[in-house]
Parts: sequence; C-alpha cells; structure tokens
Amino acid sequence: MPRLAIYQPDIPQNTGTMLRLAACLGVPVEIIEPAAFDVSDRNLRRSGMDYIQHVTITRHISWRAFEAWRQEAGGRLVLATTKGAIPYADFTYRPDDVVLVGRESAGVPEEVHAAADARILIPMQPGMRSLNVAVTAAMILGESLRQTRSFPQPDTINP
Ligand SMILES: C[S@@+](CC[C@H](N)C(=O)[O-])C[C@H]1O[C@@H](n2cnc3c(N)ncnc32)[C@H](O)[C@@H]1O
Repeated sequence: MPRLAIYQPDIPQNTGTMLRLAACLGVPVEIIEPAAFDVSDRNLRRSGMDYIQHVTITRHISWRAFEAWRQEAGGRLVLATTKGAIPYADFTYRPDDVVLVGRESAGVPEEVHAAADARILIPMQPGMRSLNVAVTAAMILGESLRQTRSFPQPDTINP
C-alpha cells in the first residue's frame, strides 16, 4: 500500500482533507514537522477531524527524522512537484512507495528535492502555477492505488 507524506503543512483544512482521503482509501500518512499548526492527535480530534481515528498517522519531528525512518522502512520517495520531469500517470508506482507533497506556501527545499528517488508532475495548462496540495494528493494516490491494485475491495465493503 503506497503511503502519503506531508511536508511541513501550513493549512489545517488541506491537511484535514488529506487525512480524510487517507482514511477513506486506507493509506497510512507521514507528517513531517514542523507544521504551522498543532498536528497532535488531540488537536486534530478537537478540530472535528473525526476521520483521524481511521487513519494511521506517524509524526516525524524533522526532515532528518523522517529520512532516518525511511531508511528503516524502505520504499522510494516519490516527490510531487511542479518542477517534476515525469507526468504522474506515466510513472510506474510500487506498493511501498512514499508519495511526498510539499508545503502550500513554498513546496519543498532543494535538499528534499535532491533526496527524492523520483519527481513527478501533474501536467497543467501554460501559465498555471500549481494545484491545491490536497487535490494533488488525491490525483496521485488515485493513480498509484489503481496501478498497484490497492484500492479497498468493493466486495468487502458491500458484500
Ligand atoms: C500549492 S503547491 C506549492 C506551491 C509552491 N509555491 C511551489 O513553488 O512549490 C503545494 C504542493 O502541491 C503539489 N503540487 C501542486 N501542483 C502540482 C503539480 N501540478 N504537479 C505536482 N505537484 C503539485 C506539490 O507537492 C507542491 O509542493
């Protein structure tokens, strides 16, 4: 099952949308801190994110801590970036990939860009800056789950 990693999130509503997406699809989430708001389980619950009890969230206190975890866990780091070279639907996903999305305000720094095993792009019309980060996550997770046949099974949901 591919994972979603969120780099230093700025906007609680976007994180909430991505956590709900992950809960519905059964995708584990890695949150790379610092975030611009309190990403503790308690605070997310208090802000009405009742879906979070259905998603496995791991918080990493820094980029370095996340990278240490990834060395242990394995899996490629697949960065979603407007500076990507590979259109996301042309990329071949693996079940243990970690799909990383950047900050709403500034994407990711060069160090993170350089650490990625692949940099993928959702092609846009000329002159368009970027998509919303939660929309990006939805499109890429959709394609990666489709390719790896990791969507929840309809037979199990509606037997
Ligand atoms: C609002 S964008 C960040 C914009 C930021 N000013 C920048 O220059 O990167 C937030 C995140 O959404 C993802 N994203 C947005 N549009 C994308 C696209 N067309 N292709 C791939 N990723 C995209 C990237 O992960 C990006 O870091």
